[in-house]
Amino acid sequence: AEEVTADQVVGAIEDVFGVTQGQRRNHTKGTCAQGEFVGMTEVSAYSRSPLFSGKRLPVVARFSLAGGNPKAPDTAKTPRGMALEFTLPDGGLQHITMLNTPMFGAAQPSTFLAQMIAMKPDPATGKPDPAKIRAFIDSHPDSRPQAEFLASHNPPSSYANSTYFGIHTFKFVGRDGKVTPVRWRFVPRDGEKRLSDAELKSSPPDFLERRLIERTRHGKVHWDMIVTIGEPGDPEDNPTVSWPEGRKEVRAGTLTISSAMPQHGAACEQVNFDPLVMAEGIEPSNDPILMFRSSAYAVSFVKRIGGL
Ligand code: HEM
Repeated sequence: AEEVTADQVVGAIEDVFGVTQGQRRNHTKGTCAQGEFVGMTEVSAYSRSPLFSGKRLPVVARFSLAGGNPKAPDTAKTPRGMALEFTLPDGGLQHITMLNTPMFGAAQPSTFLAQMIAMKPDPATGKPDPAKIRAFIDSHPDSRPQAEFLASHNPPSSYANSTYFGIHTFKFVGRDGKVTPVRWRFVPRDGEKRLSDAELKSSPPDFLERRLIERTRHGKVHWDMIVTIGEPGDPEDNPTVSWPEGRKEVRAGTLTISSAMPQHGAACEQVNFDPLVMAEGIEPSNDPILMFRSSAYAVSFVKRIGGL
């Protein structure tokens, strides 16, 4: 794969969506939330992370729409995000930053960069050139599984009615040092619900934030953290490829969201949900996208915190 820098990629995102000063360059539209997580002590057999101590851990959360458009319509057939920051018993932090698609649209940062370059609006029309998008898809087969998933699944009717996937492979490290490849997802106890085709046409541009705030006022919202245990040969460094069916799954804990609020001035606003912020007992895989994200988030974070 060609060498791609975080500055290049964040610059290309800005070329597509423009810059909203002081805001995230990607997933710009979003909503803050607060809650807690209780991990299952049984998972300690796989990971010595304090996430699975069984203690109640405070969580700062952010729900979002992919892309750098702060006014993206909530009906857009783009990914939704759920970002979590857990405060561990020793004060350490664990981040988990997920999307509502089982796979990502790039196996290498170069694919993500090529997509942004293809999406850049043509100065003559103010719109992306369909021929460039077509050429990108034809030359980057790794972009197709996620694009096909997004095309064939309507967006959720509420942030509370979506599953969110970790997508990357991570390594659980046990007390004895034993390493287990895992993937995880957070499954909503409210059930999965998607907009109907009619709702897709009739819904206003903004409903996700309001619905989440209203839902938390009616009571706590729960997700089960489900961990899939990898088997030898399962792809560990390619976030565009799902694991085969039939893998062992373990319920690893419960996330509870108890309140939600607009992001301005709330706790999640200033958090950089860098997915490589990890505690003892959970380690990254060699997934080149996972490795790259950390530097891209840092570039975006430094800009927005500096008011740029
Ligand atoms: C080459 C790949 C990727 C690039 C370049 C990228 C870039 C970014 C950037 C620049 C931000 C804003 C960071 C900030 O200012 O705090 C962001 C946010 C986000 N990304 Fe990515 N990303 C990539 C892949 C992924 C993947 C694979 C996932 C999920 C598994 C993901 C999920 C999210 C979420 C949920 C947010 C919003 C976090 C928040 O609420 O603060 N991204 N991404």
